Amino acid sequence: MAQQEFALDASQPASTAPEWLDTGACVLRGHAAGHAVEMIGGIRRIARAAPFRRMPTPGGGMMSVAMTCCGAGGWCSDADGYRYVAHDPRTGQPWPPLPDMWRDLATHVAACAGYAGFVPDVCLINGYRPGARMGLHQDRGERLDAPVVSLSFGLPAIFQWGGLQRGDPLRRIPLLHGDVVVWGGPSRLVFHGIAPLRAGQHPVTGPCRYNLTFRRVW
Ligand SMILES: O=C(O)CCC(=O)C(=O)O
Ligand SMILES: [Fe+2]
Repeated sequence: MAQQEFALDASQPASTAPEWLDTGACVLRGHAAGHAVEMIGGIRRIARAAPFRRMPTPGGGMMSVAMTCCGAGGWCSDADGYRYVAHDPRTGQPWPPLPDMWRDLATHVAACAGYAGFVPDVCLINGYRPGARMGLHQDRGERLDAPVVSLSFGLPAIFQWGGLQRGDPLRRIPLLHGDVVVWGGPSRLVFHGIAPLRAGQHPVTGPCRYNLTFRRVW
């Protein structure tokens, strides 16, 4: 059973207790580190079929983060707004499938955060180069009764964690290679973002950071 395999995987660092950000939201330090090399290989395979791209924003700007997706749908942004679409608009093809191991890991870490039974159908993959950032936003396009599970790999980033109002004070949470953040329940619509990435070199990802967010859209 997949869940048991993760619990028994000796390459996983000793699992740390959740660091609670708010009710329903926590950081699980290093919980994805044991799977990093395999997952980064998976990201490269997915990017061959559905290349990373920077998307226009409805406001007329351009996102600094490059994105691709896998699973039942992908997130797209353009002059008309944001939405999930079943086909990659760049290739006309369905998005690459969500690897079973990724789905099982997301289910496992969600359970560690108190969300038993989470089964994602979509994974958004963000690629950050130095200077790339993600402005303060809420994740709204998916089912709100399921959490968001976020895995970080490569260069460290500062995760900005706010409140349910855009103007609420921000906490700055460092996210390192292998860290996981889960938010749902009363924290599902908390505003969050990523501060501009500082330049560096990471032994596994080189000059970049990857972030994977697992969501339930349908
Ligand atoms: O890169 C991150 O850690 C956060 C990404 C995010 O908030 C998103 O993709 O909606
Ligand atoms: Fe987000």
